[in-house]
Amino acid sequence: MTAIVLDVRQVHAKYGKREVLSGVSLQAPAGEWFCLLGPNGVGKSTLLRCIGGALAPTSGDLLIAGHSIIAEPLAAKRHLGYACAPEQLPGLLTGRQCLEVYAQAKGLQALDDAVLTLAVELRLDGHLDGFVDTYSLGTRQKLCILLALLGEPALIVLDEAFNGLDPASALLVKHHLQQRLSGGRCAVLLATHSLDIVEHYADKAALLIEGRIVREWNESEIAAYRVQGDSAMETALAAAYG
Ligand SMILES: Nc1ncnc2c1ncn2[C@@H]1O[C@H](COP(=O)(O)OP(=O)(O)OP(=O)(O)O)[C@@H](O)[C@H]1O
Repeated sequence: MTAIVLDVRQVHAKYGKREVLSGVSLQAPAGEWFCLLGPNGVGKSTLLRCIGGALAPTSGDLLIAGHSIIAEPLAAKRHLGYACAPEQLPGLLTGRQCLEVYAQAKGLQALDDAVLTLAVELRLDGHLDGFVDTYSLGTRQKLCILLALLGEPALIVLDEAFNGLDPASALLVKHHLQQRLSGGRCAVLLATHSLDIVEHYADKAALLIEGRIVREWNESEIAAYRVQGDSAMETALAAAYG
């Protein structure tokens, strides 16, 4: 049986008195690319923040590789690769220093060869000794993705991580993720509005509306949208958004 890498159980979360997540449950096994969809402001990033331990849910639990991010945060985070938002990178560090700090925090002896190879493929290597606050948006985004890939995490969490990437770089990252997924080395959770990525890469997609998952699509349902063409998934989602 394939191991469940992400198990979100009945999560409720609030900002102040306002409940944003009202009982979200989802699971992702190793090898699965899971896309989280939903209208603006519905709580996708909030759910990702709960998964990353940045926001404590008011109830429910979130397990990463079997470890609760609430009860065992260090054990859970050892299995998590979380791509922070580009604006959250420390501007006064170089890209290489960011990678080294992350690697140390993850207890790695050295930067992963696979991550350094991807940095070269993405043409980030020439920027690694420059300060992050001199980077373009796409260059920051690349660094965020590389940070999430360090240390062979069982769960890779990406929040709109393809925004700002040029098409060639986006393709390299997608292929890199597919390689990891095909070996069953991880699961990928991507919050996105990009239906093109969903149609071509997702094994599963879920729609978050009013704090709950209201619809899930499996691989064959997603493939059917792809075959139908004519923006079939876009039309279905627009109808679901209401
Ligand atoms: N730190 C915060 N304090 C108070 N409210 C917040 C905070 N962060 C987000 N919110 C609110 O919570 C709701 C969900 O926000 P969230 O960023 O999770 O949505 P989202 O689905 O990721 O949106 P988008 O698709 O636009 O990125 C929104 O109404 C937002 O204004």
